[in-house]
Amino acid sequence: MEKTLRTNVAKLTGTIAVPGDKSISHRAAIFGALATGTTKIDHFLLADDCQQTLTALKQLGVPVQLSGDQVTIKGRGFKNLQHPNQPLNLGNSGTATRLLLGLLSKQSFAVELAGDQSLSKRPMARVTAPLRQMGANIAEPAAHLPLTIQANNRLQALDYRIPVASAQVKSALIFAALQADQVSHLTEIAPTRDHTERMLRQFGGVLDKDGLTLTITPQTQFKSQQLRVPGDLSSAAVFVLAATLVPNSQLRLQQVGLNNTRTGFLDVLSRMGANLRVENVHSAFEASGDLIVNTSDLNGTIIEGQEIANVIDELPLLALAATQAHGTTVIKDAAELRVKETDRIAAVATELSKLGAQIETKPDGLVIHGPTPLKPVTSDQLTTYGDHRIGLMLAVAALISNGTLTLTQAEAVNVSYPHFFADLQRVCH
Ligand SMILES: O=C(O)C1=C[C@@H](OP(=O)(O)O)[C@@H](O)[C@H](O)C1
Ligand SMILES: C=C(OP(=O)(O)O)C(=O)O
Repeated sequence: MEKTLRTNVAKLTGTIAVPGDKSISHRAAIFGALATGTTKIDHFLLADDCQQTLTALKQLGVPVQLSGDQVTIKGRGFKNLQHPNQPLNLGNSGTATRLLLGLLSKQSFAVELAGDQSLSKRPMARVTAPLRQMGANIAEPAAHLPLTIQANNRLQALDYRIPVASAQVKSALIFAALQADQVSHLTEIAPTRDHTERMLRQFGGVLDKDGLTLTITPQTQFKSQQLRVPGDLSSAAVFVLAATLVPNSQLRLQQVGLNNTRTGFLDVLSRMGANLRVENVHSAFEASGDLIVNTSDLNGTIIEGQEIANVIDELPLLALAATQAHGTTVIKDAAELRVKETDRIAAVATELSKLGAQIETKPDGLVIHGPTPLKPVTSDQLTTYGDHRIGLMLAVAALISNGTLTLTQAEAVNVSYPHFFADLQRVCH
C-alpha cells in the first residue's frame, strides 16, 4: 500500500492512548497458555505480530477468545499442548519465533516453524545453538526459518553466557530451562528487557536474579491471571518524538509502560533537551504512567555500550531526532540493527538522506550531523522496506518536511501499531 504522508504540519495537540505493549502481549499470551485456569488479558496488542502468537497457540490446541482488545486464554500447561496439523507461521515476528522455539524444545511431537521473507533471513542459531546444547532435537545448521523441532523428552540444565544482548534469546532459554531436569544459570552481557522475568513471577513462578545472572529452577506449574497490558513505550516514542520536533506541540500519551529496561529512549531524548514529564504513575507487575511532551530544541549526543539494548527499537527515531539536533550524534555498538526486520542502519540512512539529512553509516551504527531542514532532495518516495519501525519513523520525518511525500509498503506499521495513521491524523493541525 502506498500512502501520502502528512507533511509540513503546524502543530500536534491532544491525547493518545497507544495500543498495548508488543513484548508484554506476546509473553502474557504464552504464560496464559502454560498456566492452569483461565487468563484474561486486557489491552492486548491486536497487531499482526501478537496475532501470530495467538494463532500459533490455537494451533497448539490452546483455546483463545477475543472480545475487543481483551483476550481470554484457557491454559493447557506445558504438557498438554497438541501437535499442530500445519507448520506454525510466525509471519514477521522474531519474538514469537524465538520464544516458541524455547517453549517447544521439549514436546512429545514435532513442530515446524516458518515465517515471512524477512523473518526467514533473521538469525536463529543464537537460540537453536544453546537449545541444542540442552538436548533440543533441532537439526543443524538451524540458522534460519523454516525449522523443525523434533519430539524430545529431555532437556538438560544450561550454564550459559548469552553472547548477544537479546531479550528474545534470554526468554527462549528461560522457557527451555523451566522444563530442564536441573537448575540453569544464564548470564547476560548487558541488561535487556525483563518482561519474561516479571511475567513469570506474576504467574506465580520463581526466579533469582543477581546482577546479570539469572538462576532458573525447573517449574511447570503456573497460575492463571487477570492483567492489563500497559501502552507500548516503543509506539508512544513515535509521538514523543513527533511532538518534540513539530513546533508548538503538546501531546499526552496515556498509561505508557515505564519498565526501566525500556525507558532508555526517554532518557536519551531528555539528555538531548526534550521537554518531557511523567504523571499518574501506577506500579503493577509493569509500571505505567502518562507522558506529557512539549516541543523543544535538541542537541546531539552519543548513544553506545550498555544503553543500546534499552533503546534498540527506538534507534531509528533517535537517528531522526539527531538530524534536527545541534551538533553531531554518534550511535555505536548497535550492529544488532542490521538483523532486525530489515537492515535498519542502511534503511535509516538511505531514507533520511532522500530528505537531505547528513548521515553516515558505520558497521555498528550511524553518525549524524544536524540540524538539517528536511525536504525531498533526491526522491519524494520513501519506503518502509516492510519494516514497521522504519515506516513509523518516516511518518514523523514527513511531519517536519516541506513538499509532498509518499510511503510505499506503508501497511508494515500494522506489525506493531494498526491504527497509527488514524491516531496521527487526529492530533495533526
Ligand atoms: O523480547 C522482545 O520482546 C524483544 C526484544 C528485542 O529483540 P532482541 O531480543 O532480538 O534484541 C526487540 O528488538 C524486539 O522488538 C522485542
Ligand atoms: C525487532 C522487532 O520485533 P521482532 O524481533 O519481534 O520481529 C521490533 O518490533 O522492532
